Amino acid sequence: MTTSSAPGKVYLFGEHAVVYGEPAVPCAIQRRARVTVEERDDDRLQVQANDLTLDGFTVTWGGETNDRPDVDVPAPLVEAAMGYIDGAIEQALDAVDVEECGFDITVESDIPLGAGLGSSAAVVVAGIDAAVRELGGELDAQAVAERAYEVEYEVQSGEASRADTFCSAVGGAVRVRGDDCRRLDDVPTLPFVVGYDGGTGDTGELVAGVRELREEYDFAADTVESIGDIVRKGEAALQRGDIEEVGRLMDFNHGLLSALGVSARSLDTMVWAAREADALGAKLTGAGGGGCIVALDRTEQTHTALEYTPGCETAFRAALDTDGVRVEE
Ligand SMILES: Nc1ncnc2c1ncn2[C@@H]1O[C@H](COP(=O)(O)OP(=O)(O)O)[C@@H](O)[C@H]1O
Ligand SMILES: C[C@@](O)(CCOP(=O)(O)O)CC(=O)O
Ligand SMILES: [Mg+2]
Repeated sequence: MTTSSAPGKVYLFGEHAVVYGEPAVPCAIQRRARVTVEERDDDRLQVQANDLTLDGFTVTWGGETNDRPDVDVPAPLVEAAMGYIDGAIEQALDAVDVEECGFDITVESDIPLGAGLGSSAAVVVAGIDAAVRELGGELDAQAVAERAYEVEYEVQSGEASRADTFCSAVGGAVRVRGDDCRRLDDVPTLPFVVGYDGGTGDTGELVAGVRELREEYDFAADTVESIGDIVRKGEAALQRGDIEEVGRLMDFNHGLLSALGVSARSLDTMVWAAREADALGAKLTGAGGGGCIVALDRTEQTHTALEYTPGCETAFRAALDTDGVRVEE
């Protein structure tokens, strides 16, 4: 039996635009998905996902039939989750050159799902790592990242960047542009506050929406490029340790994401609450449509303001996680 864990992330800058070759800077946060893998005697996968819904679900997959889960979970949710887990196992078998093998798999996570904190990437990264180790192999974090990207690419219907999966695999603050992925060293302390509306956005759908807008309107293509400019300025500010400028650029980034149609009333409301509480900056994180915003604030003001903001279900501080994927004893 092997357990690996991997962190979720917030985007300081650059989600969506990163899909079109602009740079992005995601940062791993101290909220993890843990995947436990145990080899079975047959070639089936039994998955227990305790935190996928309030009740969690258990499903046995593969072989002749796919069982229905033991609780009433919407079919698309189960299929998506099985897509990620199936993909992770397939990558692990390929990595160690084993043709078929069944596993009992347990997924536990304290990353809200579908909310822009990269729960999908964390589950896939931890899943690949655990399954490879269970079969006696070992991959370095970069190799896990590349294989996890293949899975996200497939499940998100051919539209994904390497940002989430690389960040979750290596940890820390990273910079991703196309297949050029690197860790950023010596970043200043980033006082993240996350606001969560309790909802979700469909990553695949939101990414497809931006693609359509970009094809139809020049302004949208220009907006994607402008996000790239903000990211480059943001990186320079980070390197100088100029957090005030980082915050200002996050505000601009949120405005441009709104123009691309991926914000939501709840996200805008939380962003404004953070701004009015004198946050250094605030923006939605991840695909958008619902889910989380990330703000920078050294004081408790934004945290407190978000807790009293209608539409914000929970707010929490999130510290940078310098660890990426790791095996859990
Ligand atoms: N705890 C979990 N157990 C099983 N599957 C999960 C879990 N967390 C996330 N997932 C999978 O990841 C999907 C959410 O991914 P996505 O829409 O990309 O949003 P995000 O990555 O921002 O959380 C879920 O619908 C599910 O398929
Ligand atoms: C919108 C996008 O840039 C980030 C999606 O992040 P998340 O799955 O919502 O955490 C898509 C991608 O990079 O694959
Ligand atoms: Mg995701």
